[in-house]
Amino acid sequence: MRIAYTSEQIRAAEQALMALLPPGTLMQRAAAGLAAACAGALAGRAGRVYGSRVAVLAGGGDNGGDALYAGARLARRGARVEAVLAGSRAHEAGLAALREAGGRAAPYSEERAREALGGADLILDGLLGIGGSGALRQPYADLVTLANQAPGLRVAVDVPTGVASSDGRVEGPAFRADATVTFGAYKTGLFVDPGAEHAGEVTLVDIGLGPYLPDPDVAALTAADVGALWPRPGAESDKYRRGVVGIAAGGSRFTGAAVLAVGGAVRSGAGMVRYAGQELPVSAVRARWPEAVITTLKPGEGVEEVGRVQAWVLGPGLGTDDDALQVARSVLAGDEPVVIDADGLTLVARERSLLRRRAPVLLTPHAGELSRLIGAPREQIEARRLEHARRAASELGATVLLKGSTTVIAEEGRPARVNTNGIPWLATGGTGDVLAGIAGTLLAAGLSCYDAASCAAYTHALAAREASAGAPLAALDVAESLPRALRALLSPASL
Ligand SMILES: NC(=O)C1=CN([C@@H]2O[C@H](COP(=O)(O)OP(=O)(O)OC[C@H]3O[C@@H](n4cnc5c(N)ncnc54)[C@H](O)[C@@H]3O)[C@@H](O)[C@H]2O)[C@@H](O)CC1
Ligand SMILES: [K+]
Repeated sequence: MRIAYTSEQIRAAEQALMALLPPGTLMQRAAAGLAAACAGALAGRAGRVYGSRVAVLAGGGDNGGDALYAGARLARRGARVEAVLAGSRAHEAGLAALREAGGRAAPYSEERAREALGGADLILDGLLGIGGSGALRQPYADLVTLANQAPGLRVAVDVPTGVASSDGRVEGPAFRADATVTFGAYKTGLFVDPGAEHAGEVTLVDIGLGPYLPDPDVAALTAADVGALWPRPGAESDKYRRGVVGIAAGGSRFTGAAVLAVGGAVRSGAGMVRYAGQELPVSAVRARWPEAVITTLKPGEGVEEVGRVQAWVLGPGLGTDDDALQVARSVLAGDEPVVIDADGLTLVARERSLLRRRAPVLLTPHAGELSRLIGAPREQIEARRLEHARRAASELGATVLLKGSTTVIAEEGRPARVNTNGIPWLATGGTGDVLAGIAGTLLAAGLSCYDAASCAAYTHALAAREASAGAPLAALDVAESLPRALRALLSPASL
């Protein structure tokens, strides 16, 4: 499990540790790790450290100190280091170390910045770290914009400048890093978009904070975590014990959604899938998934006559008319856990009382659907994903999986989980239906909404990677790639 913290949590831990150590120890640990990572990157890019050019962008705080000390270490190895000092003051000891090692430094001017950045093999962003807040002031904003246009490799120190380290918010220009070297612990803003997409590949440098850190703010499951949580059939298992998932999806307009949701459930290993829908989607499901046990619903009928299930998936392509509402009411009146997706979310947004039930509910909205559920503007949700997913979980009394380039899973009283292994090709019609099917299978097998949502998001993204291999994908490809993705997760030797 990769875990992350807010800046307040990190600061508290740093203070506790610093009190026990000689002054400056932590910064030296940070700078040593940073310089080693930069040397590795330079060796990879320019073939060597000696003679390569490094531009250090240094702010007035300790983030600038880290960058200047790391610059000094690189200068001692023969790099030509030029620092642009952006603050009204600079970290004095770091600046002295850089100069002593043969590096150069001068206050910001646009001309100087262009010169230093233009020829740099590597750009070190030490403008702001966990002390940054709000939109960047000048000259930080201009400097970040110039750096983003420069051809060198961009490495952020601790967090990319302009990204809020506690939640990944970005207001205005922000450094677009190829790599971020972060100290002591991951910061939440490195896991959650838009911050995550500014961070590039994140490396953690251990500075000894571990024992002083509290419970994490967010967590991201790894392949091993998902493999350990994934339900496996035992010798005694039969299809009922493995979990029967009911799918109430598809209508006369969207027959494909039913096929995709059933596909997600079948391919992720449901003991049995019961599909309930009207005639048109029934024939589509029957043609594609002979494994599904079908109940054809007449207009106005609910799911009361469908046999026993352990969990439901409600909503993909269901429509929002009276027939759909009747189906939703009948599913939610039962005692089984329910994944509510797509049109199901529109229906419960209209009739909130449907969410008043004892059994668990997992809501899987994208930002637009969440906007209808909690009445917050979509742009605000996209800018502050974590905050809104948490708010929705608390207001709606449900587990919320907010879809997006980083998927956020929120449940009251637990650290939010994030899934960071999605790929942009996943943003195509129908992939959400497959995700709902996977989550339904996991709920039916007995996982909690929290674990089912996190494992489904991870596996869905992994299957998308398998399906895409760098090319566009179709939603059904994701369902069809699930067995390959699961093979890798469930038998780690093949990873
Ligand atoms: N505290 C510690 O023990 C350690 C701290 N380290 C480094 O110290 C950093 C934190 O240092 P600081 O607390 O000095 O904070 P920063 O260096 O992140 O930034 C503080 C400065 O930025 C200014 N600022 C804030 N928001 C701004 C904005 N929007 N536009 C322009 N200027 C803005 C503030 O006025 C302040 O002068 C960490 O991110 C890390 O890089 C590391 O050396 C490891 C050890
Ligand atoms: K930075």
